[in-house]
Amino acid sequence: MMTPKLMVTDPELYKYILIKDFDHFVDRGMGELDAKRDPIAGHLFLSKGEYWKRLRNKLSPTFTSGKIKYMFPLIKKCSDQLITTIRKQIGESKQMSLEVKDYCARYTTDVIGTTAFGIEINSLENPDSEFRQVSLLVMKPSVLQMLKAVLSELIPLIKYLNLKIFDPRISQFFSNLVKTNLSYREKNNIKRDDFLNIMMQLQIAQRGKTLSPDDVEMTDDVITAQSFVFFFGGYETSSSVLTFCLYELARNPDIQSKLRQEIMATKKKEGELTYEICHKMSYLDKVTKALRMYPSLPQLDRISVKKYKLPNTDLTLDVGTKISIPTFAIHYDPEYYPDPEKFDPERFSPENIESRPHYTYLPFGDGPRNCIGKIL
Ligand code: HEM
Repeated sequence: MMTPKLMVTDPELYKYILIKDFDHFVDRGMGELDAKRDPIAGHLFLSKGEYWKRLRNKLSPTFTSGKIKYMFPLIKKCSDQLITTIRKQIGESKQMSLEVKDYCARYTTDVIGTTAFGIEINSLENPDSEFRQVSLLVMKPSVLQMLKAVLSELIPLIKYLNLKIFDPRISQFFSNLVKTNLSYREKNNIKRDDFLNIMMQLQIAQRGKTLSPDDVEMTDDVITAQSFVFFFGGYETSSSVLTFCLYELARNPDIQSKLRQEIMATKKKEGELTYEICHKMSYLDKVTKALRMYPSLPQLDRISVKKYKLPNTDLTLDVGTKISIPTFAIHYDPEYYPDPEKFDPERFSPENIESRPHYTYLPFGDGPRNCIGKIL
């Protein structure tokens, strides 16, 4: 019932597992969810083997900088709302304590609502919106849901029981949301620069055509599952990274002031901030990389799908060997990051990056199965 897991601590080996010999480690080996029973489980993160490959190929063009830059105004609108809400809250006093994590979570909910589901939630103004309530259900599953998830991990045969891992209210909510939105948009010929529109265009392009064997049919359920994973994969990760960033900037006023200067100087020179201009700010880039201290996933998971001899070792992995790459431990290893508890953007100057071994910075994973949302 309990399968052992190999923890690989030598970054030299990561290039083989994550990239070079990736065809041996295509899957994460997590859970036994069945998309037929739980349609929102049919998403990229949990998909396996050939189906994963086809789905990833289908979705990858959605995440190009060309497409993302059109979503930037939607994200900027949420940022402007965040500023307005905070200003209103603070009022004339100029001094008060705010629950920053809550603001970041509400902001991220709004960003994902508008980019993945095409709806303006405005949970900044209305923290009790239905979307936010369902998001909390996803993030804080009941004991029963957690038990089902653990059992499905430990006992693969559980797939033969009709067990739904996700609370049915979650599946129902996201499914209604996506289906209503898709049909409304098509009927009214509405085009919006968001993920839902891109997936809807893929769906429309398939109509009346015979699909090639390496294509994935973009049914409403497939689109719902992907919208759900964009929410699930993007919400907690982005809101915690944002919260930790603000925390470190508050603890390090000199870094905060340097970053502010860069942003102000860039705005003065370039005018309104755009996706491209944000990517030109080198200090901002170093500050966000310094968030290595707070990786969203403490480890990367893979499972061997073919027998494999680990290079430079005597170890041969049987099919089905679970592997863990301990991101958190690598990011805190003093050999790669001396004084690891220190928040120091200069660690990510080009010279310092060059001086470290490869694969010692993995907040988004690496290789063909890395984070598809990394480009955001
Ligand atoms: C700061 C923000 C984020 C962090 C730190 C993060 C981190 C990660 C990590 C570590 C993985 C696993 C990679 C691996 O196994 O090699 C992952 C996978 C994934 N992420 Fe993210 N993520 C973030 C934002 C997002 C966003 C905004 C989206 C979608 C809009 C997203 C969608 C996904 C998906 C779909 C996968 C599964 C990819 C696959 O299996 O092919 N993530 N993410």
